[in-house]
Amino acid sequence: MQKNSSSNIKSSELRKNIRIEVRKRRKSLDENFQTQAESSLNINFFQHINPAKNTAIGVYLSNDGELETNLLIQSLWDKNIAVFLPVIHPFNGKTLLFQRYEKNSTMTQNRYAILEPKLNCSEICPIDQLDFLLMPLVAFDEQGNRLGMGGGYYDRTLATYYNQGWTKPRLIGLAHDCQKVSQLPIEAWDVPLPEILTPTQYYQWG
Ligand SMILES: Nc1nc2c(c(=O)[nH]1)N(C=O)[C@@H](CNc1ccc(C(=O)N[C@@H](CCC(=O)O)C(=O)O)cc1)CN2
Ligand SMILES: Nc1ncnc2c1ncn2[C@@H]1O[C@H](COP(=O)(O)OP(=O)(O)OP(=O)(O)O)[C@@H](O)[C@H]1O
Repeated sequence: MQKNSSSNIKSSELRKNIRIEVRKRRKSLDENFQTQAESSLNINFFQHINPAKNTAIGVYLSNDGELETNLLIQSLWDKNIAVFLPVIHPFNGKTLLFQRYEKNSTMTQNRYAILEPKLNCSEICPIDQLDFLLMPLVAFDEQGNRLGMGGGYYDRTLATYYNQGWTKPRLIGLAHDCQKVSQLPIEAWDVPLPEILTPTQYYQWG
């Protein structure tokens, strides 16, 4: 008990420090670097993932220095791939819904000032009907463990992923190369990423 609780304190402290450090790192990337990274991601995505037409993909709108996804979203639209964005659940406030995002979608700011489509239940896609889910992250390690912003949104939303034996969506983390750390302290609820794409690398585990 003693040992367990003290190692948990250590783990959460470490996670907090890694979050602060890596968020600082990605936020300090300048505009030119971000533009180049966004363009490289677009090329790397179609080289390694290349989804078929008529597939459905969950993406995110960048925030806090995250790898920009605007160009990728444009390319997906051009290929008639349906794009969905995370919307914080209006009732429980703890999980994510994925709602269709089109050029003319009405947007609204969530509690973190991130744009999300204005809730329209008829445009929500059940998560296990998405073919791909491109996930934001703060840090990842050499085993594909993921550390997020600390809200637990993706972890809670995907909690049923393994125990219900879902085969979809394919989970792919998106990050700058500088967000890689050698080893993350993991928690029981963390959902590891089988694939991670950066502007220059494609990692695949398992
Ligand atoms: N682009 C993007 N969208 C996303 C996520 C994400 O990580 N990236 N999320 C992934 O889960 C969800 C939102 N989660 C978030 C959690 C914390 C903060 C954040 O900025 N926290 C502030 C404190 C804010 C406050 O409570 O006042 C901070 O830590 O500085 C942002 C988003 C859904 N949408
Ligand atoms: N499956 C779950 N069920 C209940 N609570 C959870 C679950 N997953 C995460 N949480 C809670 O969410 C909090 C934040 O978790 P964590 O620090 O792993 O978030 P994160 O992965 O960084 O964030 P996000 O997934 O939003 O990017 C934790 O304190 C944990 O208690």
